[in-house]
Amino acid sequence: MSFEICFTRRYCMAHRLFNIRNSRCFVPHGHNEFVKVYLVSIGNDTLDGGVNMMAPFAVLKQVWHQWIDDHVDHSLQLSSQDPMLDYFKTRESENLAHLMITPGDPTTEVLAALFMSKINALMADQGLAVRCRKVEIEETPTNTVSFSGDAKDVISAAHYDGPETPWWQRPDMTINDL
Ligand SMILES: Nc1nc2c(c(=O)[nH]1)N=C([C@H](O)[C@H](O)COP(=O)(O)OP(=O)(O)OP(=O)(O)O)CN2
Repeated sequence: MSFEICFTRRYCMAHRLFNIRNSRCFVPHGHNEFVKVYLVSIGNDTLDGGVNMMAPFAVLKQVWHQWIDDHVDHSLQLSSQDPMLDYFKTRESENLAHLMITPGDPTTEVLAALFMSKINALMADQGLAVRCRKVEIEETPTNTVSFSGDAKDVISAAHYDGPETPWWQRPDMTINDL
């Protein structure tokens, strides 16, 4: 017996899959994606007969939606190995904050794991007695990826040149470590 709360948010993004040459996904392109997060209580699930809530929806989703709306929305997602990064560093440094830098290609799989790590860092930092059980990303109307579990088990940061605590583990608004 337990409750689960699901929030959905839409954002616009662009990416390219740099390690898949000879593919149309190598060409920078964009999607309007939907992310769903499934939250469960890590405390007592019993309703108190008064307010009867895990916490108000507005409280549970406020910081998460702030990150999605103000930082993920209209971001350009690039692998940390992508040479396009050099262009932005040398020619458009004012836009670096809009680049989401991923360890390896910015596939929907890695995005789901990174989002799982970020939302759980944000929830813990706010002292909310919930954790995210599943992240689901609809990349296109015909492709959806979901992730459950510990993001650390699936993310390989072998070629990611960043700090010990990368952006996806920090309870802040960042989307890169540039
Ligand atoms: N395992 C993954 N494969 C692919 C990913 C991904 O994130 N994980 N991403 C892409 C591309 O981003 C691509 O834009 C979407 O691919 P595709 O399914 O080919 O796109 P369509 O919308 O045209 O698909 P239809 O179902 O044929 O309309 C590729 N692969």
